[in-house]
Amino acid sequence: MRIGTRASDLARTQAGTVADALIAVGLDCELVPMTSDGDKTRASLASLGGTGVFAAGLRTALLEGRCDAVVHSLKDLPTTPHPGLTVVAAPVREDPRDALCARDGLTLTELPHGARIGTGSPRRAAQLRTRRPDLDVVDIRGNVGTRLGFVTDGELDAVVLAAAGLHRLGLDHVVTEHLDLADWPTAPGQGVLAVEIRTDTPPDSPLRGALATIHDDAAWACAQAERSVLATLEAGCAAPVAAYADIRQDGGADILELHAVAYRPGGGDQIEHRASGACVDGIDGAIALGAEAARYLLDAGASAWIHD
Ligand SMILES: NCc1[nH]cc(CCC(=O)O)c1CC(=O)O
Repeated sequence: MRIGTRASDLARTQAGTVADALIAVGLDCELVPMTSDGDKTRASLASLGGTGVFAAGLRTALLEGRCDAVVHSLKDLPTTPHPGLTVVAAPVREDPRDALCARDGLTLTELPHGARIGTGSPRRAAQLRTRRPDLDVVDIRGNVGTRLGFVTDGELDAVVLAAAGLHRLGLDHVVTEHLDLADWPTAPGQGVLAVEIRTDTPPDSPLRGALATIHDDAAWACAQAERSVLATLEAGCAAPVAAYADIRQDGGADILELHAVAYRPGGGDQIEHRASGACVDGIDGAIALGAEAARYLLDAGASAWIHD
């Protein structure tokens, strides 16, 4: 089996983890790196919109039979299903938090007035402008190494990145603060990998069988609730929206707790909603919870921040 991946270090590492897990359950597979338009362009993430620019090239390769499965970061994957393709597996979730990587070991509160902090994400920019309106938020692009380079070469005082990506790359030591999910929720699907295959892959194929064994129901249910927020908002991965779900045990029952927040892009205001429900009915319940949270955000006036 050929596992397609974007060519960046992070994408290859992530796809490598999935390939290793599949090999461990007896599947014969190899990685096939491909270049996506999202990796080639230097345009800002906000200007690209939530169009799935990172996923598009991989999906074409999959549909054309140049590979048999592709590995995505779920947070970069549009919520609209792609004709002919199915997302079938999500391994156990990696750390979903955002991580501050600052010079001199500084935390967000310790950064001096006017410090320059880089992010390409409208959500992170809005969160930063709310928490520290005095900071200079700089729009940056590039892979993890490039972004960290802005701090080491002194051009920026800090950047905010996903802890998951840093951890997968063995870069935990560059993190100067893990931002607490309770007041810094992250992107829908952050830290979750998704494996996509062609829908016509036979149900009894070794590929589907191996993928079923590496699937994590909890990661999947949480990610579905979070992505349902985005889908109901009709927002893309570049919207200033956070959604984080977790599963809590309550007397033998699994309770899914969802926190969804829409941010005013310039900072200073946010609308949030917390919803929880038993997930006995599997992902349908999770999806309903996400839709409920999104409708709350829309009723409270979040639309103007998301769709402008
Ligand atoms: N948009 C880029 C992207 N897509 C997935 C990750 C990290 C891994 C993950 O969130 O699962 C990153 C980098 C980042 O946000 O720092």
